[in-house]
Amino acid sequence: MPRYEKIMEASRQKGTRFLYEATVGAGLPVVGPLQALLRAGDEVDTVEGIFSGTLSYIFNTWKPGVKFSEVVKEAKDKGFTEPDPRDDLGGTDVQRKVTILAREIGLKIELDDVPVKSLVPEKLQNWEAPDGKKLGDAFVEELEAYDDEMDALLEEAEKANEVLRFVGSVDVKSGKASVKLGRYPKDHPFASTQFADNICAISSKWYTPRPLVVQGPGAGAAVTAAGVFSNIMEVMNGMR
Ligand SMILES: NC(=O)C1=CN([C@@H]2O[C@H](COP(=O)(O)OP(=O)(O)OC[C@H]3O[C@@H](n4cnc5c(N)ncnc54)[C@H](OP(=O)(O)O)[C@@H]3O)[C@@H](O)[C@H]2O)C=CC1
Ligand SMILES: N[C@@H](CC=O)C(=O)O
Repeated sequence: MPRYEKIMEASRQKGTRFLYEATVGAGLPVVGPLQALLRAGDEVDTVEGIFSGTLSYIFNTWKPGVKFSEVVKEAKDKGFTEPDPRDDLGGTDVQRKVTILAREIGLKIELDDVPVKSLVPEKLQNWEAPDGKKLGDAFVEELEAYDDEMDALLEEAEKANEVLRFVGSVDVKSGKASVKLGRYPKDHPFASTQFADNICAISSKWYTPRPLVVQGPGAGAAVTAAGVFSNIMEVMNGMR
C-alpha cells in the first residue's frame, strides 16, 4: 500500500499518466470505466465478478467425464495461466486483481486482507519443478494424481443443477474484499460466461438497481497485448 500510494502521488504531482488497464480483465475495459465513474462523482457500492480467465475457462469447460488436469493443461497451452499456474489455481491472481480494484475505489487494503481458499492440493503448494523441466508443464503432470479428488466438487454442483464460478468481490460499505469458489444457479449472469470470459459488475449510486456490466475474453496473448497497447497509445496521444 505505501508503494502504491507513493506511485499514485508521484503521478498526480508530476501530472504523468500511470495506466494499468491490462492488470484486471486483460484488454477488457474495467479499470478505465471504474476510474471514469469515480472521477465524474459516482459512488461505488460493490464490484463483483469473474476476474480469472484461467479459472473461467476451467469452470466453463470442465464437464463430468473430463479430467480436471486436462482442462488446466488446455488453459496453460492457450496462454491464459500465469507463468506458475498455482497463482491462478491458488486464487492469488484474483486476489491481486480484487486488491487493485479495491484500492481504485479508495479502500486501503493489502493482498493478505483478501481471504481466499486455494484449489492447489496441499502437497503441491510448496512443490518445486524438477531441474530442466518447465514449471507449468511439470505442475500439470503432478496435478493428474488429484483428478478424482477434484471431481467431487463438480459432481456436487451438477447434482444441485448449479455451476461453479470463482468470484472476486469488493464491498465498499464493509471495506472488505473476498475471493470465493461459489455455486451459482444456471440462470445467474455469472453462469453465462464462455471460454475465458471475464465479467465485472459495478453497482453504484447511478448504476442501481441494475449494475454496469462488462463481459468478454479476459486472458490470452492478443487481448492482453491490446490492453497494454491501448494504454501506450493513450500516453503517446497525451504527449502530442
Ligand atoms: N496471459 C494473460 O492472459 C495475461 C497476462 N498478464 C500478465 O503478463 C505477464 C506475463 O504473462 P504471460 O505472458 O502470460 O506469461 P508467459 O509465461 O507466457 O511469459 C513469461 C515470459 O517471461 C519470460 N521470463 C520469465 N522470467 C524471466 C526472467 N527472469 N528474465 C527474463 N525473462 C523472463 C519467460 O521466459 P521463458 O519462457 O524462457 O521462461 C516468458 O517468455 C504476467 O505478469 C501476467 O500476470 C496480464 C493479463 C493477462
Ligand atoms: N492468468 C491470468 C491472466 C490474466 O491476468 C488469468 O487467467 O486471468
